[in-house]
Parts: sequence; structure tokens; C-alpha cells
Amino acid sequence: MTAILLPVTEAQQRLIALTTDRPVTHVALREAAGRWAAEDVPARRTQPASDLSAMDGYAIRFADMPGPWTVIGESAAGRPFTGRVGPGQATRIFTGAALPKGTDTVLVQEEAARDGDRLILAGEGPAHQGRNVRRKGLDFTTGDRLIRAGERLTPARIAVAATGGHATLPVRPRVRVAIAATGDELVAPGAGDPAALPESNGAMLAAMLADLPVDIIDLGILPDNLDRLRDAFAGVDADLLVTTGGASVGDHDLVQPALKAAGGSIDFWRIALRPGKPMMAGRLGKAVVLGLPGNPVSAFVTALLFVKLLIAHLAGAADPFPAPIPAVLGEDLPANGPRIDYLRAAMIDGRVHAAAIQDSSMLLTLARSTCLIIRPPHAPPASAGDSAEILMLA
Ligand SMILES: Nc1nc2c(c(=O)[nH]1)N[C@H]1C(S)=C(S)[C@@H](COP(=O)(O)OP(=O)(O)OC[C@H]3O[C@@H](n4cnc5c(N)ncnc54)[C@H](O)[C@@H]3O)O[C@H]1N2
Ligand code: MOO
Repeated sequence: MTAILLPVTEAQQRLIALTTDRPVTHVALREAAGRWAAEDVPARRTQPASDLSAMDGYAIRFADMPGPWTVIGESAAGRPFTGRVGPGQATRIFTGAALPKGTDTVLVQEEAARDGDRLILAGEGPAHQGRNVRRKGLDFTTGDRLIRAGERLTPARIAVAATGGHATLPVRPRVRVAIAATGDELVAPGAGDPAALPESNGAMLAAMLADLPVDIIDLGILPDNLDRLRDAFAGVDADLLVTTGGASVGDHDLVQPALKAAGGSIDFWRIALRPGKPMMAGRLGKAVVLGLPGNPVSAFVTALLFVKLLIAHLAGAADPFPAPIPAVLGEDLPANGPRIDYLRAAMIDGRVHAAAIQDSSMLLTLARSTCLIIRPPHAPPASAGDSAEILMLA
């Protein structure tokens, strides 16, 4: 009997369906980077709040062109001119300062000459009324939507929220992610014996999640022992438990039995994906469990497609899916089999070149790759110059 392999997109949907709603909290702007807006964020003020000068120069009435004018005062940012400017009059004005009442245009100082309070044109002057003025509401008006629910809180969005009158932003709680490596062969990185295999998945996963709003609970290296795994899993207090290794069918692949013994359940196992076929998803209490394959490249690809996706979803992303981009193949590729394939590749002079050996244990190949070429299931042979979708890594 052939095992039924779940298509990646179906597995991603099922994973999202395993989650439950999480509350909305508010965080200070300085805590908001990299999170997702949990609600729409409306402007609480208009920006600019009044007509402002965009340049250093003189606030004038355009109808008075070509001058001369009498300078009757000054308007600086934060220190506006409070009087009214009449015909033939002007004020000194600086960038960001409010336009005095009665004026409508700014004459830049490079095109003006001044002698005491007498001001004359010394160039072409403003071409039209309103020149060098930022109108009230140019950027946005009270009530405008500044950020949409589910959008990422990028630096620019945090800044627009600040300008819109917000000191805090609505977000979902940080995601608590427990990470466990499994395997009797593993030792901590840097630990003595060069014949022993350093545990690399934990550090790699932590690095992959570094730009996400997570708190990582490091469960370290767990042995291939059913009771030890069960006890470690049963004690986990997290939103997401990620294991690597022990996901396959060998006698020492104990993650599934240990999860069941801890009171958890398996939702799906085995994806039509290369590398990463033996990935498993399930639940343990309130936590979603993702059992990634142990091969480092398989763990990397499944983390990219499933772990990051799930965290983005739990953190409130409207679109948590990785976004492939089009690229041009640097050389021919053979037909693909039934599993979607993510080929380790490098972008060179605008073309993508797949590594010659695509073995899921090869970390140096992964480390030298700058993108993954996506080969859909049953894709026919492709030629150099054909387009293909890729995921950028660096
Ligand atoms: N008879 C079958 N054998 C295998 C199948 C299969 O379908 N039938 N699937 C293969 C595929 S595909 C993969 S991927 C691997 C995944 O197996 P496991 O998840 O059980 O992984 P392990 O056996 O525990 O480890 C695989 C490999 O990776 C090394 N490893 C594990 N963890 C780490 C770590 N944290 N850091 C560094 N390296 C790690 C481990 O030593 C092994 O060499 O199964 C195939 N077999
Ligand atoms: O699918 Mo496994 O992840 O090829 O190496």
C-alpha cells in the first residue's frame, strides 16, 4: 500500500485549522516591530494638522507676486506666527512651520533678497499659488485607515501610527515556541568528540524565528527513549511544540508514540514535499505540535513552509504564506516526481542555478544557497531561460 502524501498547501490549511483565536493586547510602539496589527488602526489626527511650509523662505500671498513685500514677523516649526498677514506683507518661514493666516505660498530664500524688513524677488519666484506648501491633511485625515488588521508592523507602519496619534498598537500575544531536538547521536555544538554529530537544528530554528514575535523554550537534546520523550512533551507549556528528528519510520523514530503517550493526537503525517516528507502535525493540550524531520535541510524547508507560517498566523498575519517570486533558470532541470521539490540554488547574474547534489543532509550546500527553486509536482523538464518560482533565502 502506498502512503497518501498530503499536498503542501492542504497541509498548511489543516495546520492553520488546528489553531484557536488568541486575544488582542496592546504594546508600546517600541515593542511592536515585526508583529502584526490585530485590528485596523485609524488616524486619530490629521497630518499635517495645518498648512505647513515645505521650505525655508518667506510666506507670501501669491496675489502679491512679484512683490515687493514687508516682512512683519516669523513662523518657525513649533512657534507659529499668530497675527494675520495683509496685502503686501510677508513673514519669514522655516520648513515645517505653520503658514500664517493670510498667506498661501512660500517664496524660497534662494530666490529672495532682503534688506531689513524689505523683501524683493531675486529669481523666478513661485510658479503658482500654494507652491512649497504642504496642505493640511496632505498625508492623512482623522479616521483614515493607517494600518489594516493582519498587516505586518513594519518600521514605516509604526511611524505612521505614531504620527496618527497612537502610543500603542493592537497585537496578538507573543508565540511561545518550545523546540526539542531528538536523537541519541546528537551532542551540543562545540562539545569535544569530533566523531559525534553536533546538534544544529535547534540553533538553526531559533535563527529562522529571530524576526518573529516568539519566546523560545529550549528543550535541548532529547534521547531516543519513549518515556523520556513522553515526559518532556507532557511538561511543555507553549503555543507550539517543534521537534526535529524521529519523525520517520525507523525503530528509533519515537516522536509520534511519545506524543500519543503524553496525551496528544496526530492530525496528519507525511507531506508530498521534498525535502521534508515525514513531517507530522498534531496537538498536545492547547499546543500545536510540529514534528519536523531530522535531516537538517528537511528541517529547514519544513520550518520555512510550516513553522514560520504557523507562527505568523498565531501572531495575527492575514497572509502568513511564504511569497514565491519569479526567476529565470540558469540551466536545464529534469522532470519532477509527485512531490513538490525545493531545490537549493544560488542566484548568479540574475539567473538561478540549482546545486548539483540535492541531499537533505547537506548543510554546506544549504548555507551556500541564496534561494530555493520550487519545482511543482509532476513538472515537465525545464530548460535554461525558462521561468520558475523561487523563495529567496538571503
Ligand atoms: N524506510 C524509510 N526511511 C526513511 C524515510 C522513509 O520514508 N522510509 N524517510 C526518509 C526521509 S525523507 C527523511 S527526511 C528522514 C527523516 O527521518 P527522521 O525525522 O526520523 O530523522 P532522524 O532519523 O532522526 O535523522 C535524520 C538525519 O538527520 C540527523 N539529525 C537529526 N536531528 C539532527 C539535529 N538536531 N542536528 C543535526 N542533525 C540531525 C540524524 O543524525 C540523521 O542523520 O528519514 C528518511 N528515512
Ligand atoms: O524528504 Mo527527506 O526530508 O528527503 O530528506
